[in-house]
Amino acid sequence: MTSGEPAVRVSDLHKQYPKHRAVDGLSFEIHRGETFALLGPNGAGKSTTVEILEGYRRRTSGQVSVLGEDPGTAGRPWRSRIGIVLQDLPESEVYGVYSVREQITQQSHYYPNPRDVQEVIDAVGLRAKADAKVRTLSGGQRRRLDVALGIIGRPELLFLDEPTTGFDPEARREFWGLIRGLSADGTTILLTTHYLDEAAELADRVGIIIGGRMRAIGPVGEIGGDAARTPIVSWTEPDGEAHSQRTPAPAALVAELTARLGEPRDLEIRRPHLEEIYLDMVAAHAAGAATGTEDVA
Ligand SMILES: Nc1ncnc2c1ncn2[C@@H]1O[C@H](COP(=O)(O)OP(=O)(O)OP(=O)(O)O)[C@@H](O)[C@H]1O
Repeated sequence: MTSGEPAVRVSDLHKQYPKHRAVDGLSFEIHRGETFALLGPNGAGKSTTVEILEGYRRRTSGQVSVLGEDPGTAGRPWRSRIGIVLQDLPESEVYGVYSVREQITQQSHYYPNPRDVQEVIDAVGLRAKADAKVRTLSGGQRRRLDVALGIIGRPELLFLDEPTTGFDPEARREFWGLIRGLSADGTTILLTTHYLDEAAELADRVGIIIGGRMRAIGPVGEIGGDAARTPIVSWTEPDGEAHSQRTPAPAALVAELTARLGEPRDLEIRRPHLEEIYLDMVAAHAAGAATGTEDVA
């Protein structure tokens, strides 16, 4: 693959299950070194898309290139260049009897240029558990081990499927630090998550899939366009009632409030968060689908 080529290129991708069109003409690219978050409600087609990119699911039609190859036909050398952290890996007794270090060491042997085992154990914060049997780990620690197994092969492209589900807030923050470190090392990352704050923290760009189609794509600060990002002014009236109003001219509204109330209580001006923009988009789509103005499968 040439250096200018994107890590992932998807063009007019379709996936038709017997009774359901899960992916309906999806096109997008992920640049090399970029962290890209794929967002969308349950059943939107995210996992189907990601599994096609990973080579685990066949597409119905469309073009897909991952690290310069078609995942539908790429072989073992290609597979060693990607890392995958799936959600809910099946628990296995055999897997559980090994220690964390043994498990990661074993996995490292599958790759031509693996990372150092101890470095990876430290990076995922499992130093204190390195010699513990895998079956004795907590849910969050298991997830860290999953990430360790996903990155031991020094992947150029890492797939992270809902990586922090079940993490406590501190573990999530630590995990974000780990992901930023991988990104700083040049790893391209495709993240799927239902945590909008996670996407806003980590992603260079996000793509929002609804009904198997890409409804919005772009940097977190630009997603949804100017209209979706109209500022919100909130304040509390003297009778204690909280108000909030969206306006493209927040300074004028604040001037009016100040003239009327003096210093307005609880005054806040902010842009909608990614989560609010996202929820508006999902609601608009659902309303369109309900009135028949959207042609979703
Ligand atoms: N093997 C399958 N056979 C038939 N339909 C499927 C299959 N896998 C997924 N689907 C359907 O395709 C649609 C998209 O599913 P997919 O798992 O890709 O969604 P998702 O965006 O990953 O959702 P979630 O956020 O819940 O993980 C859903 O309606 C789902 O029921």
